Amino acid sequence: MKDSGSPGGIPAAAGGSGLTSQAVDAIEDLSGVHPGYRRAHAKGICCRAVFRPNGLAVPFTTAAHLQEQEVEAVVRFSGSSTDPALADLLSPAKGMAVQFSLPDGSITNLVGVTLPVFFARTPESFVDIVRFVHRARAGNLGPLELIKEISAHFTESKSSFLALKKLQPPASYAESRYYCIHTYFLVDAEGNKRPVKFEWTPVTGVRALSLEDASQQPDHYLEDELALRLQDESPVFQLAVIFGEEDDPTDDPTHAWPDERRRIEIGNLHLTEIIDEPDGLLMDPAVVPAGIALSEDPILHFRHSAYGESFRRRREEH
Ligand code: HEM
Repeated sequence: MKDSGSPGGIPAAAGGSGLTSQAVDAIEDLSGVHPGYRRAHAKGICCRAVFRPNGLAVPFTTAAHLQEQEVEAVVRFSGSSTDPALADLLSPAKGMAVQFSLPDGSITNLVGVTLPVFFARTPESFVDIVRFVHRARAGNLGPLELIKEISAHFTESKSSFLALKKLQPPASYAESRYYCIHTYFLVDAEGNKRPVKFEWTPVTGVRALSLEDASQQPDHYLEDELALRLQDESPVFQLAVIFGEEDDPTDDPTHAWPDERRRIEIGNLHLTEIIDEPDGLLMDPAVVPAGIALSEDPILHFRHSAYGESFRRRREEH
C-alpha cells in the first residue's frame, strides 16, 4: 500500500528518480508546458458522486468501499492530451478517474481510460515511445502514419494502437466504458489473493457519434454535454471486477485477458453534480486500501512517482 493515508494522497516520493523526471519531461515536450495543468489528461471536468457497493465483492475483499456501505467519491473525466486547450474530438482516448473517500478518512483511486490496454510495457519503453512520437510529429507524420511507424518500432504497442484506431468519438463522458487496465489483487479476510481488473460501464449503454456528427460539435462538447445532463439526471456507472485465471499475465498492461473471464458487477457509481476541482486532487492509481494489493506491473508502480512529479510541478506553478 502506498500513502493511502496522506492528505490528498500526495506521494512521499514526489520529486522522483531520474526516469520519473525523464518521463514527465518527455510528456511535456509533446505540447510544451501549460502552467498549473496536469502533464497528461490536462483538460478535465469534475463531478461529485456516491458509490453504492452491492455486497457481491465481500467474499473476495475487505476493502472498505467494496462492502455494503455507500461512500462519497469525486470523479474527474478528461481528454488524454497534454494540451488543455485541444478540442475534445482531437484527443481520442478519454479518462475517468474516481477518488473514493473511505470511512476512516483515507482515500483510494481507480483510474480508467476508454482503451483496454496501454501502449508501453515498462517505464523505459514509455519514455522511448513518447520521445519517438515527439520526433515523428516534428517530421510532420499524420496520425495514421504515426501509428504505423510506432507499431513497426514498438511491437508491444500494437494492441493499444489497434484499439485506438477503432475508437469512435464518444457521445458523452457518461456513455463511455472505462478500463482500469492494470491487474490488482483482491484480498479476502483470510488473506487469499485473487487477480482482478476493474471496469466502469454506463448502465444506459455505450454510445458513439458518427465522424460527421462529431465534426459539427463545439470544441468542448463533452464538458458542455455532461453539465447539461447532470441538470436533469444522475448518470450511473456499474463497477465490474474481472477475475484472471492461471496463465493470465498480471504484470503486463499491454496484454488484455480473454473476453470470457468471470465477471461480477460489484456496485454502482451515481454522479450527482458538477463541481470545481477539489484542491490537491491527485488520482494516483497506486493508492489502495487494505483488501486490495498492487500487482507487480511496473507501469502501475511507476505511475505513483510520475503522477507525484506532475502534481509537484503543477502545484508550484499556481
Ligand atoms: C508510464 C505510464 C504512465 C505515465 C508516465 C502517465 C503519466 C500521467 C501524468 C503525468 C498524469 C497527470 C497526473 C497529475 O498531474 O495528477 C496522468 C494522468 C492520467 N493518466 Fe496517466 N500515465 C501513465 C499510464 C496511464 C495508464 C496505463 C492509464 C490508464 C488507465 C492512464 C490514465 C490517466 C488518466 C485517466 C489521467 C487523468 C487523471 C486525473 O483525472 O486526475 N495513465 N498520467
